[in-house]
Amino acid sequence: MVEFVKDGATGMEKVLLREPGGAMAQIHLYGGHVTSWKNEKGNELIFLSSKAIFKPPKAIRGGIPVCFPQFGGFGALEQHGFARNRMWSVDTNPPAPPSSAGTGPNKPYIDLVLKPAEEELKIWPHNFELYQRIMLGFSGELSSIIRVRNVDTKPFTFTFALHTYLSVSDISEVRIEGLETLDYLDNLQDRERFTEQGDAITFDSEVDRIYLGTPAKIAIIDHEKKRTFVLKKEGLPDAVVWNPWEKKAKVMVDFGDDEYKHMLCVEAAAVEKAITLKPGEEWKARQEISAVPSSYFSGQLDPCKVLNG
Ligand SMILES: O=P(O)(O)OC[C@H]1O[C@@H](O)[C@H](O)[C@@H](O)[C@@H]1O
Repeated sequence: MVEFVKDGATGMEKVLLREPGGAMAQIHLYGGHVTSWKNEKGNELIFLSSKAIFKPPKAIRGGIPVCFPQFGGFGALEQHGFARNRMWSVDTNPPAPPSSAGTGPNKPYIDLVLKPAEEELKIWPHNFELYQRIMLGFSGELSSIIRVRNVDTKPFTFTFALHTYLSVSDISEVRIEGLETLDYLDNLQDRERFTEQGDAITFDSEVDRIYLGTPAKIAIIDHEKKRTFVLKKEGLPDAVVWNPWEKKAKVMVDFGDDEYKHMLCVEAAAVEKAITLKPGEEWKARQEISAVPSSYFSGQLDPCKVLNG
């Protein structure tokens, strides 16, 4: 159910979680990074670029990178912080999981931890502990439970995101529900603030937005696949929506020219209001993604079923 393997091609250490119903997840210790998530039929649900580079200091392109202690390029650190390009450890003695963690005998999970070494303390001089429990549920749903602890003598402040790359059939056939009418910061316009006007979000060009104060549940509907991803989150008020589209795809060395058609990043995040922890304090967050068949009503998707079901 939980297997430790070495990747033949890259030599990197991976953990495989297998749920009795057939769902599986693959996690690289490099980045504490989910790199595959398959449903019970063996269909891949997560996008991983065919050009992903599995070599430090590059973060793996695709999967679920962990952005910590800085989201994006707004701050003194490298883009998206350093957690995504550090080697995490398997945590054999994790802190007691939050009661909502919902572990059970048939729910495979792995506990990972990242603690700073000298190299990290040089660039971010704060003693932290970053814990991640990655778990598969009975219906193949994928959860990440995050904890950050301040084990320093001074407060520190950070931003955070789970940078999930979803696999989609064709980006122009996808829409997001749950973000309508919300304010967002547009990364393509110096983070200027706008209000979303449309009914649901669809895609026909590059998008890079930080939606603010988002609901606990967001639906990503793939019309062609008749599949809906339901992303549930706690402690992560913002949601970043990103697709590089054609032009930017061409300049990314670790991304195929046409791959933008088959991915969409929806990133549960805490960006607008940074989190400050005093010594001894802990911050918790959680994300759960499930993939369910889309339900149709009079030829339309029934958002009530998706968002309230
Ligand atoms: O290329 P990176 O560092 O993985 O970042 C990818 C994208 O990540 C998104 O979260 C950002 O909003 C984008 O601005 C960025 O381009």
